[in-house]
Amino acid sequence: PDPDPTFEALLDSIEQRLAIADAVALHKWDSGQPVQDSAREQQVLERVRKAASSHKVSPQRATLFFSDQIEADKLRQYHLLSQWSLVEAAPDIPRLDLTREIRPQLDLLQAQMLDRLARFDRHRPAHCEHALAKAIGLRSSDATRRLMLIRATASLCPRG
Ligand SMILES: C=C(O[C@@H]1C=C(C(=O)O)C=C[C@H]1O)C(=O)O
Repeated sequence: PDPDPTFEALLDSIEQRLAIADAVALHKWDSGQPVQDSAREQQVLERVRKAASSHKVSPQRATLFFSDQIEADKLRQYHLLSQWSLVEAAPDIPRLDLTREIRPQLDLLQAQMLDRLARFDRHRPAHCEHALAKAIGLRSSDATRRLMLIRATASLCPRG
């Protein structure tokens, strides 16, 4: 079956955001900085809450969706740091600075994600959970990659 286009745009930007977690994890590996940064999370969620209505998403919906993005992001960072600890080395690739380079990239993605969330909500498929599980399964056979997507979409479909 063809991938459901309603999910594809949103899943694409979710994966774009998760890809940035690799650079975050590298910065944290080098600096010894913890994965969890609650002050930064509050800042991200506050920006999202303020921006939500201009993207036609309720502030509540937007902050819940972004707290899922943050949780998935941390899951990915913990996963990478554990892999690097196992071999006592991180990939030898150019580093980006967290505050000056990486966080601005995350902030830029925010508007696109809110637009895609709004669009998703207007075209939400019937049997949302089932369609989502199928979309995630089609996207990847890698269990870890699927797990990140599952966590990042935990509140996407209405429950009950
Ligand atoms: C991405 C980071 O790591 C964690 C995840 C965050 C996010 O996904 O926005 C924010 C703060 C951290 O708890 C970061 O420190 O910037």
